[in-house]
Amino acid sequence: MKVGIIGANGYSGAELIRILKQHPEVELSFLGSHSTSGTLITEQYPHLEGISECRLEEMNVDDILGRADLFFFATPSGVAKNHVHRFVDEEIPCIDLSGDHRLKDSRLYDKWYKYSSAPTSVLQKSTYGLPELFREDIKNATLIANPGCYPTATLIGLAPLLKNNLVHLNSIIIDGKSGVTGAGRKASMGTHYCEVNENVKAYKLGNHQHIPEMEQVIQTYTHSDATITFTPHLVPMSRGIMCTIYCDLAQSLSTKDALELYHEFYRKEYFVRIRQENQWPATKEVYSSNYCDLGIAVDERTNRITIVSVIDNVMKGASGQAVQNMNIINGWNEQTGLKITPVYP
Ligand SMILES: NC(=O)C1=CN([C@@H]2O[C@H](COP(=O)(O)OP(=O)(O)OC[C@H]3O[C@@H](n4cnc5c(N)ncnc54)[C@H](OP(=O)(O)O)[C@@H]3O)[C@@H](O)[C@H]2O)C=CC1
Ligand SMILES: CC(=O)N[C@@H](CCC(=O)OP(=O)(O)O)C(=O)O
Repeated sequence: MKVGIIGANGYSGAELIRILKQHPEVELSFLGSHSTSGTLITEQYPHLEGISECRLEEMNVDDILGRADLFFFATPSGVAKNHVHRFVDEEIPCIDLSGDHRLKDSRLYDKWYKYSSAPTSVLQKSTYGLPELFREDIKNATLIANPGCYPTATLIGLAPLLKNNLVHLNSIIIDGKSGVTGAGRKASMGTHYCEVNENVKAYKLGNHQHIPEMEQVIQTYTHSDATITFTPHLVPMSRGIMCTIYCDLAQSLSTKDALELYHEFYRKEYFVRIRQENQWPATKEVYSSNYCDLGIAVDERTNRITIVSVIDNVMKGASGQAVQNMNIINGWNEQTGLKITPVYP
């Protein structure tokens, strides 16, 4: 199958190339870029020398519609929303890695992303691409809204509790930490070396765009409203996200009970791994892989549960999950191209 990547010279675009070059079912037929069109991908990413000889091309929708059977949008929020309707009209599957098609209520997008949203008719056709929670919906989708990186780690961490009504929904607090690739390849004041090295900083307190996304999924999943607290932090590493999630339990539960519940819930999920009691996952343990690793502890003194959830933001948080979605849409084994052992140390 022919696959195109729009935004191929960004970090998640390059990660898609890394995965797809060893995916047996696909061939890369279009790599799109605006600022570097005309150059070879190896001029932007020398590590792809001998692996991909493709040339980056300008994205003109009329010219590229017939160039692939499926397109990934690896572009910043605010881009895909202007183009995806053309692909939807032609029934060409799209997987959007940005936030443009995640929020079903267009007013929420306008408020949190500060742009006008995609057309409502297109939003209605989008499916939230978190396979571990919504696999059946994804099977029949043609437009996938690939989840945000923090929501991926958080929602996989919370799902067993939500499904079993075990937490007070308004008590959920998420402390997120991200490596700097989460902010994309383009340099900025907040992400250059001197700002990030030997430093940890909180950002976007109370106004991060992933707050309504997580609340929307919790609502869909539990049929109850939730108002959550989420504080992201930037930490001095390239890849990795850790979300430490705290919530009040709605009934008494031991750590052993909670671990049994998580093991049962994720019994068939290849990409979710659960640590034993008193062991906590670290970001390096999922580095460059599509795993989400979880550690659970109940504090019986406070009747609160803590979940530690780690992913590689560029893989399970973006491109790996996007390929997982592509596999599901096409009826291929979900792990195709994604059985990658984490790089350690
Ligand atoms: N990095 C991560 O960990 C995660 C990223 N995401 C999402 O994935 C998307 C891509 O992220 P990332 O790869 O990090 O971003 P980068 O900034 O590294 O890359 C962005 C890409 O989009 C292209 N682009 C920018 N503006 C436009 C435009 N107006 N029209 C067409 N192309 C454009 C850029 O090309 P050019 O330079 O040629 O303009 C570049 O190829 C974002 O929406 C991000 O939020 C989601 C989860 C995690
Ligand atoms: C470190 C860092 O800056 N991370 C980004 C995550 C990018 C992302 O996933 O945002 P979208 O919802 O636009 O896809 C952020 O916190 O905004």
